[in-house]
Amino acid sequence: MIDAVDWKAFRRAERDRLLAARRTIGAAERERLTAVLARQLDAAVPPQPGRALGLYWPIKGEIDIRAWAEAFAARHAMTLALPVVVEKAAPLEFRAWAPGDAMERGFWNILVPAVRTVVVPAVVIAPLVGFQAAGTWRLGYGGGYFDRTLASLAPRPCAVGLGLDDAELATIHPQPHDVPMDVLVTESRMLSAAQSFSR
Ligand SMILES: Nc1nc2c(c(=O)[nH]1)N(C=O)[C@@H](CNc1ccc(C(=O)N[C@@H](CCC(=O)O)C(=O)O)cc1)CN2
Ligand SMILES: Nc1ncnc2c1ncn2[C@@H]1O[C@H](COP(=O)(O)OP(=O)(O)OP(=O)(O)O)[C@@H](O)[C@H]1O
Repeated sequence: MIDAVDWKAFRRAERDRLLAARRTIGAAERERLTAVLARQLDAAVPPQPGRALGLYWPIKGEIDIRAWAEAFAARHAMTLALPVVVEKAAPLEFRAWAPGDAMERGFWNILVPAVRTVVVPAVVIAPLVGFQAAGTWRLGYGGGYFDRTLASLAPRPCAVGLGLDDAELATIHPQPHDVPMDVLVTESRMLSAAQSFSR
């Protein structure tokens, strides 16, 4: 049994390693990955007409899915929303967002919609720093924000974790507070929570 200090130290070390590896991806490869992941998302994300799709404003070398999200939302009559840290160690708030909306800097300098129109998205794309296939577990930046958000939103959005093949870990040492993703998407795989144990 791994103790509390161990899983935190393990995740800190793995985050550093995975974020460093992600930073080395060149522009051409990033463009290729962005296109492949857009096709994967088209197949994996359940359309919810009339509802909001949660995306993210890319930071720290995350794949930029804004163009994909705009096209997907337009095609399926969905609106878009971005996550906002309103308070440290609290759930995220999702604010309605459309391309061109006024933005402001939030925590960690992340750009967020300046106008506070709070929505509950039907589907949320959660960027992964790392993942564990069996259990569809997500490793993020270590704030616990998506875990808290998924635990608190009603109805609970469908959570789609988006990451790269190279970000796979044999285990993230899942903890009681971790909330599994409903679907995990990488450039070569699509795992749903129900299937992930069989792979
Ligand atoms: N693009 C994007 N936006 C997002 C998220 C995300 O994963 N990606 N989030 C998903 O949750 C939330 C932001 N979560 C974050 C959590 C921690 C850190 C971070 O760098 N923390 C530093 C400093 C900690 C501190 O100041 O105490 C660190 O951990 O070293 C950044 C963002 C909301 N917006
Ligand atoms: N629902 C919750 N209630 C209270 N604390 C929580 C909750 N979810 C997570 N935490 C705390 O948040 C901290 C970070 O958790 P973890 O390492 O799982 O973050 P993460 O999922 O990688 O981060 P993020 O979602 O912000 O990218 C942990 O110390 C954990 O105890």
